Amino acid sequence: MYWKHRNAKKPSPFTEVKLGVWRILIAQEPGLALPGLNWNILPVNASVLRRAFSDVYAISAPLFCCLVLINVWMAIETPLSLYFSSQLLFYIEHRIADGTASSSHTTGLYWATAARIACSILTGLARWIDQRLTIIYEARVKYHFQERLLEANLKRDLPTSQEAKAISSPNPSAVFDCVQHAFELAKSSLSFGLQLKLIHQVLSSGVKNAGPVFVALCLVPLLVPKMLQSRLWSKSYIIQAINPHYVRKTALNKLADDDYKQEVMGGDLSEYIVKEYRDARNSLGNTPDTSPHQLYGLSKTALPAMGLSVCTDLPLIYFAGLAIIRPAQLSLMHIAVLEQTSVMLRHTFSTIVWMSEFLPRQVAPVEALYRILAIENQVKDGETPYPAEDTPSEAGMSIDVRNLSFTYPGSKSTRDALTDISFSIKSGQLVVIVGANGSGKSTVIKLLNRTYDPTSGDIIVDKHPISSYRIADLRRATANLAQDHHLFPVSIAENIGLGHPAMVGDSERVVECAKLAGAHGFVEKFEEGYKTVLEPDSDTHLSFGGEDNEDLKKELKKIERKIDVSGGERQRLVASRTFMRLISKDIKFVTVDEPSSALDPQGEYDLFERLRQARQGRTMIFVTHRFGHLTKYADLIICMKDGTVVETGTHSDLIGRNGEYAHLYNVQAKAFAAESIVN
Ligand SMILES: Nc1ncnc2c1ncn2[C@@H]1O[C@H](COP(=O)(O)OP(=O)(O)OP(=O)(O)O)[C@@H](O)[C@H]1O
Repeated sequence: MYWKHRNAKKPSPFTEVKLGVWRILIAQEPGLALPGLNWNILPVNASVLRRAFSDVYAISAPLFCCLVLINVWMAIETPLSLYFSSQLLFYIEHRIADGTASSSHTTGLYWATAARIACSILTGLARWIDQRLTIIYEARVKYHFQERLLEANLKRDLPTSQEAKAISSPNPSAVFDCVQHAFELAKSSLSFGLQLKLIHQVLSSGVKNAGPVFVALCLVPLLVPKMLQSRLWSKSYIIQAINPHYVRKTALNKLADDDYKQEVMGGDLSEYIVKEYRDARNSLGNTPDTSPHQLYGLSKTALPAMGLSVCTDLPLIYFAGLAIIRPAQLSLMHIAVLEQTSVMLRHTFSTIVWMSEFLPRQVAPVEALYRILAIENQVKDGETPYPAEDTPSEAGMSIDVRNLSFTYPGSKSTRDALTDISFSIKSGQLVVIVGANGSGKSTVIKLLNRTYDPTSGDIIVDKHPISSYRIADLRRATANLAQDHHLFPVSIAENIGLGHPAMVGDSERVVECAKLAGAHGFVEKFEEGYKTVLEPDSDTHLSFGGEDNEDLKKELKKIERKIDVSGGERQRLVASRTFMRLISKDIKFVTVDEPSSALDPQGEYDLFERLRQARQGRTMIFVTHRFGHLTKYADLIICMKDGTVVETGTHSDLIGRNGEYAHLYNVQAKAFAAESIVN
């Protein structure tokens, strides 16, 4: 059941372990591996830790100083309390021995009692402050990094964003967690040192040279299991279920899920599934599927467990020995204090070990966060403002595309998305791009909007390469209505108004734009009208225990109830935002990429008509599959096929040429003709 296997031929970066139904691949991490022992101390990236500290300090120096003071107090508090306890016990013991009320030890007893109580009061106060301060400070640091991440994410272009997402998902709480963890480690280490000093002091007042032996005996039960026992959680690993019977059993079990209900019930598969499940279970026999963490720590014999139990008693056994050999040097005070100290010492030491093992893992997400914040955009910004000094004063952009080729980053396709395409669009032209699915229409729009940079070739906008302009200026001069439309989790009014952020609060304009896109009718019917939030970002949770409470469940449903709209209505709302954007006089270029797939024919006709009318001299490109009135109005039709431009011209030119465009047009015309015959 348990065996380890190392690849002898080629050094592998993993150690493979097979346990029960599992295969575990454990990464061999850098760090100080103590030979023959299971204690691998990972290195900490000190520069990241330093940066985290300096960022947390910069967010609030007073809170940082308070945190330092509290931690210093917490570190001193344990040994100090133990010290006052020892004093208290010392005076109690002597008063009992004196047996009179007027003992000379009375004053000392009062002082020691007062000091012990003061210590406890201060500790309670420090804990109370610490809890409140941590909540406030933690939130401030988290909000700071959330904001930096938001800014960085918003500025990031699409290809960089996709790549960043693949690297890791940054945790804005990581920085504070890491700093707090480092504080804990420093606090425990200081406390540990002071406790050792106390033990030395207490013991040297009684048994000579007993201090180091006693400390060693306290630490043995902590160090031995640490070094001998195998623990999986402290390692980096992959766990994979490899037992075929277990894998089949799990798959068959899943077939009871709602997702498969229709097929399972429709196909009368229940009996077959239960029989197969039983077979898989029988074949599995006694092979355990217990947590691999549990299996990994299992020892083959009972000896280590028995030895460890005895180790825990070592300090007590040592006292028994001392009591036999040097009974005169020991007092009850010594025994009581050392018993208490040994418990605290063990606790502090195990905290140090745990914290130092875990610190590198706390620093790693901080490193990832800083890396994500520092990622530079792949689409490089230009320096020329747009419009430039020599940009013509016309209302529309002129665009020249020369020998453009493009492959999507990471694409596995053997064909380029675009291959050597060229065309020219004059200022103010209405252009329609047509072509079959996957012919590259949307890709052209993405390159003209600088969502991506071409692999080769040039795009010239108003006499200059598109890459030479400032991206923010180009975006300000462009309006896009895309096919993969999204509504924001804010009110409908804001959703529309954000087309032109400077006028987001102008409700008259918002309603006007909603009317233009045909959205006003259904928005009016909502209880809250334009204030309705369609996709609220609700952070509501039901507790584990609440799962059984019907009232809570009903309330949750009420809270989470969403107002939804149809696909077509959604498209109308997004189109309203574009109309709002068209109000801006800065807009010189409009792209409309199939925004009407869910619209009814009348809705589509109206949308295209109104967009055309809102053009007012701007250059406008439509991507569409529908060969309606739009292509007839077009100044230029670009017909694409398999990533190339096969034809360009006006509707009558292209029909006359009887090529790809005429073919696509006739297919649609025939379908409509057939439909009307059937009808
Ligand atoms: N993000 C992407 N990553 C990799 N390949 C992509 C990506 N987006 C599109 N492609 C590929 O690029 C080619 C052109 O796609 P594009 O979306 O431009 O076609 P289209 O003409 O707009 O198609 P449709 O009419 O279906 O919208 C296709 O082969 C497509 O599979």
